[in-house]
Amino acid sequence: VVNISPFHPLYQITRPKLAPITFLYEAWFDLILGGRYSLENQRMHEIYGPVVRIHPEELHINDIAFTDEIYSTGKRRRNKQVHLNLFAGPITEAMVSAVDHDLHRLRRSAANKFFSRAQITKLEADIEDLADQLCDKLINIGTKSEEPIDLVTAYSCFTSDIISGYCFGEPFGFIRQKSWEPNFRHALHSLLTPMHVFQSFPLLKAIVDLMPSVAKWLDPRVKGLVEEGNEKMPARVHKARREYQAGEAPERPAIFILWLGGESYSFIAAGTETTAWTLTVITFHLCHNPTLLDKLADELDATDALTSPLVRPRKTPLPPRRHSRGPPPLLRVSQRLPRIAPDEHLTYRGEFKDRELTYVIPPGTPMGMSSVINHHNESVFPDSHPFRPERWLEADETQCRRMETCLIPFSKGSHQCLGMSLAYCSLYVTLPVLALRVLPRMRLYQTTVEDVAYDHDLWFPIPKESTKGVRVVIS
Ligand code: HEM
Repeated sequence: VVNISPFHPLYQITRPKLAPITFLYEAWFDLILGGRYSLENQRMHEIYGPVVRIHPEELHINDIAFTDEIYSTGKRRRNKQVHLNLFAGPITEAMVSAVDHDLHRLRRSAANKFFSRAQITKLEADIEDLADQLCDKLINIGTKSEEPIDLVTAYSCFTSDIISGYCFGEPFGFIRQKSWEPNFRHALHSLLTPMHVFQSFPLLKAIVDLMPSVAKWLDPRVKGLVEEGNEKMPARVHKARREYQAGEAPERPAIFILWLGGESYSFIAAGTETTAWTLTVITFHLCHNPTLLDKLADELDATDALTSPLVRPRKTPLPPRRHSRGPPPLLRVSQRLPRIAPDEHLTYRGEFKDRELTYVIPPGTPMGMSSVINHHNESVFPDSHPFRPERWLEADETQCRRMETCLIPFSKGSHQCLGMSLAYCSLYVTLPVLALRVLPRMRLYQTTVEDVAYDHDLWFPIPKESTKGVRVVIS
């Protein structure tokens, strides 16, 4: 009754009947139906307009003009929402788990300089080297065996090696090892699985803290990750520190030699699956649409693989500050990402069905957007579902600016992805090498567009349950 009484600070805001009364409405879609609240949020926007109260305390917004108000930078403080802070175990000590704006700034300021564009440019040679090793391994394994290769697993070995090499001074060696196992991705998924349970029953997060003591009874893949987070990573950090103190500093200092903390786990988790899935989806579409691959190969040939507008020039692997002429990273975190303005009233002005809307959003209200909704905004990205990187080449400056405002794959503002430049660098360096060396020999194996299409959320966008992955054979 309190939640829908006229005295509730969000009473004036359009709402469906049930969602503002009880958290159970969200739980029905996320916990029972399995990560489907984003789709329900999209349906609500179609009925109720650009600002909707999606549960008792939270608003969801579907108006790109309001993006910078939600995800602001500078002196305007933005907290995260406790309800969707679903991380447990060692990651709770990381910047991504910091709810309070000032605590987040403190944690992030220690890491910022390691992920600046200038710093990431220095990694280009290492990434090129790993990309070549990845291609060699794909061709070797692919041509020697009839077994299809699971592409995300292969790419995740590659991205784990990039980020671990940068964090600890030496890569985990997942690419150098003979097969694609062991790796991080299966275990990461197993740990994400209880996410919607934690969303509804946050006290259960304590179970993850018990995991080290019950590790020996766990699924071996989860056990591996638990051991990694609680034993091996701290050990690597200590080793790096010892070597540094003994004067055995490598040429380019690794992050955790200079800066120690609970972040290592979150960096590996954040840097592995995200870029790997983006590479997988691009690869899928290039194999699925050979005309596109031919076009890309022609451009790479014509420019000596250095200046294709579809993939960034390898000599300058990072995009310009406005990435107006390259394909954007695809949807990789589909979960809505709410922010709270703790000290400001925000005024929303918009319209819906010829009606002017003005809402004053009180301080302390969680309000968020979802990339799964933004990136399929048909007024900004007409015919948004097909993979058409050309839309960025065909658009004029005004349209490009509109598309960029709507894009939130890395989120925006003070909590924007720390590894954005590293992700871009990895993609721009790796795609031309793959497109020239491996993709002409690669064929999809029992894989259709449904295997890469968004079906539901598990923090990341997950395809339909029955998928066997994106599988390829290489001749
Ligand atoms: C295509 C690749 C990637 C995508 C789409 C992506 C997306 C995102 C998004 C949406 C967030 C915001 C999460 C939130 O608000 O809670 C985020 C945060 C973060 N990402 Fe990425 N990411 C990518 C690659 C990477 C890589 C390679 C790293 C390597 C270190 C990384 C490290 C981080 C970290 C540390 C944060 C937390 C930042 C903070 O809380 O201030 N990400 N990422």
